[in-house]
Amino acid sequence: MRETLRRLLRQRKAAVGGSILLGFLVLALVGPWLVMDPTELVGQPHQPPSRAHLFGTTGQGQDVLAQTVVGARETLAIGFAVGALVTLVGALVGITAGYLGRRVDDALTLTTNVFLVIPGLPLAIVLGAYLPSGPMRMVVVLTFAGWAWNARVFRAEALALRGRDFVAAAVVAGESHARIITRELLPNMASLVASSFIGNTLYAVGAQVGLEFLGLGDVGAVTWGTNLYWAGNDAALLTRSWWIFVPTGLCIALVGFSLTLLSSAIDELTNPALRAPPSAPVPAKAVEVSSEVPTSGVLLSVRGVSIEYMTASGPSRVVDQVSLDIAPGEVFGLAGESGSGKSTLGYALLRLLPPAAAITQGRILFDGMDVTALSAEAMREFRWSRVSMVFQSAMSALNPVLSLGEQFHDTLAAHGGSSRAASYARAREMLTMVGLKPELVHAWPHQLSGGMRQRVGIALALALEPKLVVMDEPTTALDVVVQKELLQRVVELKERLGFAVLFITHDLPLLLALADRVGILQAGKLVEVDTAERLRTDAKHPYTRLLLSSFPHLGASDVAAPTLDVLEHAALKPAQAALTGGRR
Ligand SMILES: Nc1ncnc2c1ncn2[C@@H]1O[C@H](COP(=O)(O)OP(=O)(O)OP(=O)(O)O)[C@@H](O)[C@H]1O
Repeated sequence: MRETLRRLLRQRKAAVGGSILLGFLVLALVGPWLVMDPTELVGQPHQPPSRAHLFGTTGQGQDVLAQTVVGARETLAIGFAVGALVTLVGALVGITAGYLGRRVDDALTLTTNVFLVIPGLPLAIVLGAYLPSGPMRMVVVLTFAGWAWNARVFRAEALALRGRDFVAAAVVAGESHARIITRELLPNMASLVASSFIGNTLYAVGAQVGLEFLGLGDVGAVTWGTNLYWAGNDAALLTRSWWIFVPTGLCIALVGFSLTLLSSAIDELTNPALRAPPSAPVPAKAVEVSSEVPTSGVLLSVRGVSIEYMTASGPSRVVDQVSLDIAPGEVFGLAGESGSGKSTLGYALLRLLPPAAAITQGRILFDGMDVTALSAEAMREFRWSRVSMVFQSAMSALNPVLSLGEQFHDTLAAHGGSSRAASYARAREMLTMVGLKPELVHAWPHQLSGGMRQRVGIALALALEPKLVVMDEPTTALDVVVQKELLQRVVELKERLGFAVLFITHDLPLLLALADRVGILQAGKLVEVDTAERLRTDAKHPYTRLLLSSFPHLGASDVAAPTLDVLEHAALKPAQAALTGGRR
């Protein structure tokens, strides 16, 4: 917590926003004792700024400086009180609904939705008419009109957290619902609570000023909203007495600005991906590659590609002058330990690198086409129809709110506007091809097992008949039996459809069984490329030998050729080793 606060203070946005807000809080606390009575008639009406009245006088002759300073107290007090209450009520209702689900969720969600469809302003006016005048009326009215949105947000977050293992562990440990909500869920929503509080305070200040400006507040009180109300009533605009409303207007704008900065700083602090990289790496300059580029028999040619991430401590090269070729129909395996740059290279082939990264050197040629030089539109057309990808996480690669058929339709429609009926027919065909029932076209991702989802991922990747499929650890999250079935299916489909595969994994034995050729990536450098056959028996580079020796179950004689039997062998060996305690 202390570290989070320290990091927040170090953030420029938080520092500026926090300083402005702190300044206003100090002003609201001590200011009223330092200025004259804001209601007293101390000068002529409509007097411009002078030495006696630094901000001039109002249309009735009161001191504008005193009104601005004193107005800060009630405005900010109501703003923070409503911000806290709206956050509290929204969080309690939303988390309870999301966590308990079923009837409680139905009832609370219905109530929330009813509040959401009632327009806020008429609700506030009606409520205001029945409640006794004073600051509490504004607090009650604004809390009543504003909690529902917040409940929505917290419910969504609770639904996402409810399925996580630590909540299941708390349930198994026998913790009560109240304790799970307050001890397990709420602390995990700390950043949401903080940013909601700031956002709600901003809403409260704005709504309060708006209502008071319309005369719906307590016009006898001195607040920023009533200052503007009286400025309007006293014809400040008509008489061009700008000094009556500009100071209050500026204060409201500055408080809004500071709260927005703080909210944005909290977002960036809790989600580092939102932070802008120090500056984007310089993209690749044109390099002469023609002499190196093989002219025939090559589908993909990666020539001297380097990729850098821009980090706070400067550029970090994670792929270093890699060159490799993949032939049509070939299975090329890319192996290397975690962090060696395999995925980064795979994503670069589809130009899917994050903004902080860039190809700083080299060229990627596909079927003679320079992928690094394609326009954004050409790249959109190129992806999936020429090179597609099967992603690592079977669980999150599919859109949870679209049925499988719709996901196929989205992909097919984006490349040539296939009709829904044609897309669904193609989806059925592809699902059958990967060994799933065609009726699953109407299923949702959550109704499938991990292995089934990954099969759908493969079916989607093949839907447009690409010539190359990048498979980034597609079997990592699956058990060995499912893994084996899936890889067998990939090999069968490859034989049938003739696409090439770039298979990325850290599981070298698996690659040796599956791939025609294998490249070994060590700290971003391709240290060895050879046929799986030769690597199995005659690896040259010490790092390759180290990788091989780190899989004790794979001896040179274990595997003879990359057949389906061998695949089964490679996939099932770790399970056997685990069952027998590693004994052979
Ligand atoms: N956004 C980023 N900013 C800075 N460095 C990054 C970023 N993303 C990845 N990296 C670094 O790039 C390097 C390569 O990462 P990459 O994900 O390509 O490795 P990998 O070999 O695919 O690993 P794994 O098998 O664990 O997925 C790592 O050292 C990683 O820390």
